[in-house]
Amino acid sequence: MILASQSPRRIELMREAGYDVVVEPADIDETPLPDEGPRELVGRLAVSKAMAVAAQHGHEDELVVAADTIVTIDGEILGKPADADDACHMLRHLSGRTHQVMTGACVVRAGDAAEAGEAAARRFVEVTDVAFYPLIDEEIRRYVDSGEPLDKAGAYGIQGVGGRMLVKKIDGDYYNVVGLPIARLARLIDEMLNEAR
Ligand SMILES: Cc1cn([C@H]2C[C@H](O)[C@@H](COP(=O)(O)OP(=O)(O)OP(=O)(O)O)O2)c(=O)[nH]c1=O
Repeated sequence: MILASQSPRRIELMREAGYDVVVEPADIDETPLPDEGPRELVGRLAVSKAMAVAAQHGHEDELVVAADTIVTIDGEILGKPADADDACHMLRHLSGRTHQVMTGACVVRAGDAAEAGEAAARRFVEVTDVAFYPLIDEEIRRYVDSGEPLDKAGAYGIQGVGGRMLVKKIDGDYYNVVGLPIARLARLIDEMLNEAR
């Protein structure tokens, strides 16, 4: 099985679930389309990542798995912060409020992708609500200076030593916030492995 992701968290979650994955990151343009909503965006990007990597594998009988995670609040999409100032801005926005973390996940068999294109791709979008405590500026600065937020959607990592201190409540799958809704994804993968038998 191929994991189209360079995220160490996704790789670890897949391996811990017992999947023997080969890592082949996809390099795609992640810019939202005009008027594209958050749910549509994560779904489309997960499919694009999976299709880009599947295309390298022609008619092979190999599953390709990909995902994309964003944070959304008031219809606004927060991806990875551009720099430290952007990270501070995002965290101020999330302070004292509830936002949604959305992960799009996609699984496609390379051979089917070669035959049928995107129609062969199976996908879903998982949503988790996350409520933050009110954050003071000094706390935000300290957290951003730690470097933890910089490679993460919404400028925080719930799994990090600093990130866990921001969260008041979550409603939904914790692993979805980390970047891979592994329980739901494993069900889809196992279904596709069984279909092939
Ligand atoms: C909100 C949140 C995000 N994140 C991470 C998950 C994702 O790795 C990242 C969002 O970026 P993505 O573009 O989804 O993924 P990626 O670029 O890290 O990896 P790839 O495209 O190769 O699969 O933010 C956390 O680790 N913890 C969190 O609490």
